Amino acid sequence: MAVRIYSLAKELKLDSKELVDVCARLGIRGKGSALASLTDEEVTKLTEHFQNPGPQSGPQSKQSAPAPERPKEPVREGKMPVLSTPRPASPLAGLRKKRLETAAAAAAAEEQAVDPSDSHVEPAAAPMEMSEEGHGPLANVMRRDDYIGPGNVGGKLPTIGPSGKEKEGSRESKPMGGTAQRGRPALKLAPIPIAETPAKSSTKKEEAIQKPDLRLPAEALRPGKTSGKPLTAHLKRHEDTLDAKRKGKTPLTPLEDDTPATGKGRRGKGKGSPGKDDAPILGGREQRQLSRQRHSLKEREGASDEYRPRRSLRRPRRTGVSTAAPRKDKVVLQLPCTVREFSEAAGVPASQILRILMEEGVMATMNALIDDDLTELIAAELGVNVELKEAVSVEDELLANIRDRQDDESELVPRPPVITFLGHVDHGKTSLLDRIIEIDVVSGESGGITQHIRAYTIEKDGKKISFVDTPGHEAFTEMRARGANVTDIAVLVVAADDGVMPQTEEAISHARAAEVPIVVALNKTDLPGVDLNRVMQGLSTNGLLPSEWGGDVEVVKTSAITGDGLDTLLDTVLTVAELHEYKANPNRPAMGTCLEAQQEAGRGVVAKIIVQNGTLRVGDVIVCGDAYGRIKAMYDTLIPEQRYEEVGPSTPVNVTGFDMAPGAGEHFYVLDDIADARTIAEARAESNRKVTLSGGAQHVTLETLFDRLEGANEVQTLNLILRADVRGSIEAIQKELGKLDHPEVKIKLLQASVGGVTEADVTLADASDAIIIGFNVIADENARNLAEQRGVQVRRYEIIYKITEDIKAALEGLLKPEEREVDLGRALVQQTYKISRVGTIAGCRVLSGTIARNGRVRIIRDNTIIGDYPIDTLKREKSDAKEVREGLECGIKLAGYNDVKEGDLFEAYKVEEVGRTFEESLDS
Ligand SMILES: Nc1nc2c(ncn2[C@@H]2O[C@H](COP(=O)(O)OP(=O)(O)OP(=O)(O)O)[C@@H](O)[C@H]2O)c(=O)[nH]1
Repeated sequence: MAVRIYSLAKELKLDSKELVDVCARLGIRGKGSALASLTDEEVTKLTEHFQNPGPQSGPQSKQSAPAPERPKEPVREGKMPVLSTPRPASPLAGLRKKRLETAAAAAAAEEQAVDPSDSHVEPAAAPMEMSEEGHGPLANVMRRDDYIGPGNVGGKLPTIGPSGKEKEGSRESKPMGGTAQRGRPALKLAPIPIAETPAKSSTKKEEAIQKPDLRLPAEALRPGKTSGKPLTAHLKRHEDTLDAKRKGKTPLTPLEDDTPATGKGRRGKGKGSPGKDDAPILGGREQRQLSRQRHSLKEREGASDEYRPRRSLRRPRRTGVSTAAPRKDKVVLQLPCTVREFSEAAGVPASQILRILMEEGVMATMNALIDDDLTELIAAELGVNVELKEAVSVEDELLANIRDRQDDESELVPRPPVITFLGHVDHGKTSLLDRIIEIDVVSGESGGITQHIRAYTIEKDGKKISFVDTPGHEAFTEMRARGANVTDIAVLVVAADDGVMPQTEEAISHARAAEVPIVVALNKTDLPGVDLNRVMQGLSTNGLLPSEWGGDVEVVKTSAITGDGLDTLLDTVLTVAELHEYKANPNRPAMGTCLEAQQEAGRGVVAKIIVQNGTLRVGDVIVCGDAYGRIKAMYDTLIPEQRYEEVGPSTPVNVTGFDMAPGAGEHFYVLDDIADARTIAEARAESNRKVTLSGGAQHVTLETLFDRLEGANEVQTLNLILRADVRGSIEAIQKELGKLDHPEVKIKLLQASVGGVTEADVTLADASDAIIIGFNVIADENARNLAEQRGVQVRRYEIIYKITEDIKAALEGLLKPEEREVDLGRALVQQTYKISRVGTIAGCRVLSGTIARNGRVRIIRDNTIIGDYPIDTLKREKSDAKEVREGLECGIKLAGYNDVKEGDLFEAYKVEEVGRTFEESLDS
């Protein structure tokens, strides 16, 4: 009956694979796997073979040694992960040569192999070579089966290997121990190829074959918090062993150890088990066992002092190998950061950071946020260089490339200049622009005052010019306050009959601050009796010296009514533009500024924007402030029905498609992805919401003036916007305010005009952190709402001196308080007492006035002031006293001074801060 190989192997207590090999050697073909069936004859043959191996093994081994049949290393079984030395399947040239060299020894080895009592040639050298050189041909030459013999006594080996660890069925452990223990005849089938190796017991031979399979103990491979340590420790031990070996101190490895194998008990097996490199790779328990055994063996055998078993027993020091991230000298951190982030970035234990914080009185946790000061403190304590980076917002991440993109010079082309008309109210800005673009807007304006920003592009001699008309200069100011400077050239409109007015001066300062060239349009020259020289004079005193007076400012005389000088004005503007060579790159996604936006019935949000660089197209994804969307349509700013598909640089255009109205002065950018635009808009909206929740931006008020500006060292400035019923009131108030001029506090009247407080005033006050004063006027509803919304203070007055009185009081609060010394009294030191760990106590009598606990004293000795110290303790009859009056005795301990002597005079005083009045300040 057919018998499967694995069942016969089981019966014979053999490994199936081994039986397969034996079949091959016995010439039983076609039995390549454990599932192969055996005929009765084959079973008999095999059984006989195992019962009487002698006659068959010789010839077989002779053949098998030089020409191994098994081409590759069999796969081992076992649960434990194995680090094994590579065993190439094909023989390599170098070892083939070696094999030939050792062939001569084969016959002798064969003789030895036949004799089961004799220790055959130690085969471990071959695997060792494989291990070290990475070659594996000898694995083909020497099969383990070939060396099975009675000397290969089984049993547990204190090494990592199949004997102790492998599960049932491991073909390497079973035949070694199992067969020998059960008294089966040993097989000596192959000659030993390496004859020069000293003869060892068969146990050694067997173990040496196993050597290339380097199995690590579980703890060496166990993941988790100890991950890495055991392996490192093993490697370290390995190096220790090699070092010691080089020094000739620990010749402990079995192959080098010349101690004869006893072949008895665990020690014998232990000695023969590992190869020379195995020892350092043992697992913790196994190694300890082995080392103990070696130690006792050495003691028994009278080992010399060279033997230091404790060396190999030495446990890896926990501090020897750090698994923490290497400590860095320079750390880049993004604020705010947590203790954990700092720890990870710097490679410093978090506990160390927490300890430092604790020493500073800060009880923190791993996830606690630390501010920049604490970060720097920790870094200083740890000696780490820290570079702090501001947190990168979503916006920064997404817009960085767009915003920071620098256009190549070759990509730039000339663009039209953007001209803004600035000037005092009613000086003719709108009329001039109307005349230039030949439409009549001014007559349609409510009250004749420009209510909205208007922006147009015109063509003059084939050259485009873009104009932005603002209601006064507030929008200009606000846009500039938001960093949105859309203007290339400012045209300052000055009425010839009025001359330079407060708003004119403001406009000049705004244009200067924006660093844009100024062209003056001296308007209303058609009016009779105007004194142009007076206006020129006014301009000169404000730093604008006309070119006809030898200065560098072009002053063009114009009349919006007659149209005189308008061509000259445009020519001048174009010349200035040419000089400045304004350029842009039309071949990039558009970016620019929103001038204004509003909700329109039927069209949704309509935003007036000006493209400053790139080209804007219908369908572009756009984000502007906390609004975003996709451009649905673009319309001309002058002809609403005129639509555009795309607009280039310096072009103002009305667009639809925003989800909500963006704020005036907000920058817009074109993005690739609508999701990115939404992310940015939402992040901004959230940020705005937080600002609103936190009370919003707080502007200055007369009440908070002192608090806001206290501590600042520079000259303080109070910005005011004045609205009055009549011009006469304005002049009277200006005169009164002029009297409050002071070197430490300046009053700056940003705007003084007739009429009620408007939204424009509030906007200007918001942008310039000013207080609005309304004299005999009130703020309209919109202005009031806006002022409330933006936290701008609007104060109403009906009496001029009340204005100056309030402002004076606010300014006095602004003035730095004066420090004055107030003499308290004098005391004579009559006696001194030295108290250890306390210091010197001066027993005094108060000669005049009082001595106060919170005061200071000057120490006078021989009419000379020798020191000035605060009083630490003041006692009267052993109890603490706040003050001690004249004639009484007291004990005084000075803070920081103990060298008090009898006869010293204490002059007590205290420092008081005295708020100065305006007049006193002026007097001083
Ligand atoms: N005679 C004369 N009147 C002018 C001239 N320019 C403007 N005006 C008149 O001055 C008044 C104010 O003109 P606007 O163009 O509204 O002045 P503005 O500077 O734009 O005023 P706001 O829009 O309030 O800033 C209007 O009645 C114009 O008709 C001019 O050159 N000559």
